[in-house]
Amino acid sequence: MFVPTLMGQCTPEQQAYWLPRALDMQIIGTYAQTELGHGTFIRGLETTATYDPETETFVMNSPTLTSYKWWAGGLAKTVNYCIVVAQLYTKGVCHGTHPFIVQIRDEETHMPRPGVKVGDIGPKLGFNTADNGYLGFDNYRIPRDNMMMKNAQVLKDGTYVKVARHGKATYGTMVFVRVLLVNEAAFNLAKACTIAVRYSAIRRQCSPDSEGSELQVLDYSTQQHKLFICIATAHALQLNSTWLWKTFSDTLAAIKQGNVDTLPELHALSSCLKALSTADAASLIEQCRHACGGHGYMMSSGLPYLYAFVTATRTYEGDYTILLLQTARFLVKAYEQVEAGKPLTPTVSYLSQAFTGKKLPWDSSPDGIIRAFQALAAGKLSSTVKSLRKRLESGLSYEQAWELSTIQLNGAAEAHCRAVMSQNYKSEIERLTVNSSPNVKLVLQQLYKVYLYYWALERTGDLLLYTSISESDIFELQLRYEGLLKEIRPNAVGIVDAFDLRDEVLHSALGSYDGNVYERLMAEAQKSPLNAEPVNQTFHTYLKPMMKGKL
Ligand SMILES: CCCCCCCCCC/C=C\CCCC(=O)SCCNC(=O)CCNC(=O)[C@H](O)C(C)(C)COP(=O)(O)OP(=O)(O)OC[C@H]1O[C@@H](n2cnc3c(N)ncnc32)[C@H](O)[C@@H]1OP(=O)(O)O
Ligand SMILES: Cc1cc2nc3c(=O)[nH]c(=O)nc-3n(C[C@H](O)[C@H](O)[C@H](O)COP(=O)(O)OP(=O)(O)OC[C@H]3O[C@@H](n4cnc5c(N)ncnc54)[C@H](O)[C@@H]3O)c2cc1C
Repeated sequence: MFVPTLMGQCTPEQQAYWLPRALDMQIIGTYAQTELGHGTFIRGLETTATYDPETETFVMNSPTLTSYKWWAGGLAKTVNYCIVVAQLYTKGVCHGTHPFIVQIRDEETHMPRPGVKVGDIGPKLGFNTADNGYLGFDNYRIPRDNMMMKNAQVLKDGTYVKVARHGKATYGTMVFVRVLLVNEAAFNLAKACTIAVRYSAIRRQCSPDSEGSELQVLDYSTQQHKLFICIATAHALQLNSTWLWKTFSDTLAAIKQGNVDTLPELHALSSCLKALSTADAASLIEQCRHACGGHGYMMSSGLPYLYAFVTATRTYEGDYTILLLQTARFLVKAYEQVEAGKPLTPTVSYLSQAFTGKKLPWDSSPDGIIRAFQALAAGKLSSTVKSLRKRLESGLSYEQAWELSTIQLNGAAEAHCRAVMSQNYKSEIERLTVNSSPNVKLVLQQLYKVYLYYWALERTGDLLLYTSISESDIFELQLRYEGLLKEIRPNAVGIVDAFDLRDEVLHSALGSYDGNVYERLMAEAQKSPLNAEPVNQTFHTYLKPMMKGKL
């Protein structure tokens, strides 16, 4: 986050100075925004940067315990520089949060600079090889030039000048990293399903008839149900990430030309796609662990590490709920635009035909299911707006009515995101397979259908509300889904091999290409320090005295 922020928030002159130093690793930096007391509510941050025109410096302070920076990766012991997000004061006026480049350690001795209090925040669920840190300031001065001045400036005399065309331009790094995290979610889920599918082809358990040999667990329908949605989701996320990256690049190019019109849509999309992709990846990685039984619980399976790493992505760079609520703000505005007969931006254009007041006729083709997901998103949005308005009519303020409606708002944003993801999944497959062999097309289509059927069956309650789907349609869809799993089964190992992840990347006794699961599990077990000696010291210190009644 350090380098992208230098790229996104510095003037060209500042970039010319800081970027080569950062890229050559002459300095090492991190992004310190979150504080002990506030992470989500950026406007509530308490660290202050007060401009002093006499010395042309900013005075950095941490006025309270809760104002201490908390969480930044590498902050505790590794970095010597930080991007610090602080409330900017000049001429006695607070202008809100702004980013500053702050040297926290001496470049030669690595000692913390006087006025800087820095340390490690302690062990976490995962990420324990990263020294996430805390940071406080006591009247610590930095040069005026260290304010990142692309979007706002403080002149030598203390005059504040706003440069950016969009009020949230300083949040740009977060949008960028949210876009990247969709790809990160896809990559880590691909790792988990490679491990679990390969292992399930090796693992044999139970014999359906008393005569026969034990089945590979991958042959069980329930195992296929657990795992094939993981493969399909890894594909869906990867393809959505490609699409989102293009949307991001187009918006960035437009912003460079002075046009910020597409930023709200990008923010709404990057928010919900980050939220859903990280949440789906985390829960499906856990599902991969379930699919590997007891051995999945071993650290040597690689799955606990993957889970701990990915579940954090649901929280950092904007918590799941918070980001969905950002998308919901955009959706409610889109609803109002439909009412006013105004044109809609591309990803919400489906709403213009959606509010007919009638249930969408059910159509079980893939395109029909995507339309059903859109109808479901539109239906949920419409009910949410009704609730919101009813609460407003009862005399509540907009903020109160909004707060009481947030469960429904989250549901609408989730449904919208699922519809967008399904649509992108379809169009990206079509785009990418124009010249592919029929077999490749077939396999990709099968996985795409698994994704659609799986989510349709997960949302039957909503489909009954917003489409004309009947009990027999649901029954038929269930059978088609189960049939599809059997069609995919013969290719399952080949499909995960196609992720092309080397053993060194998977780092798993269960998922290695050679399939020598049991040999590798035993070899990993031998590395336990408890196996270094036949009798452990604890026997002499505790167990023996206890057994002899001397403890
Ligand atoms: C390089 C990465 C590679 C891949 C990764 C590999 C693994 C790497 C490991 C890295 C490990 C950890 C990194 C983690 C880093 C961090 O976590 S840094 C801290 C991140 N913090 C957050 O994300 C905080 C979340 N909070 C927010 O984003 C905002 O505060 C929030 C959106 C919640 C609200 O902001 P407010 O200022 O309060 O704004 P509002 O009043 O709600 O909204 C006003 C309008 O502004 C619009 N808005 C908000 N944000 C943006 C934005 N980013 N862009 C554009 N517009 C935005 C909002 O929609 C409102 O619009 P409206 O009024 O409705 O029109
Ligand atoms: C591994 C890891 C690495 C990180 N790295 C960095 C880093 O490098 N730099 C950095 O600056 N930060 C970093 N963070 C911090 C991270 O960005 C924040 O933890 C995250 O943004 C969530 O904010 P919070 O912790 O304040 O949660 P909170 O906002 O306190 O959330 C707690 C709960 O309250 C709910 N909630 C909060 N506000 C609302 C609301 N308005 N409406 C409804 N519900 C609400 C949330 O949904 C959540 O359920 C990291 C975090 C982790 C876990």
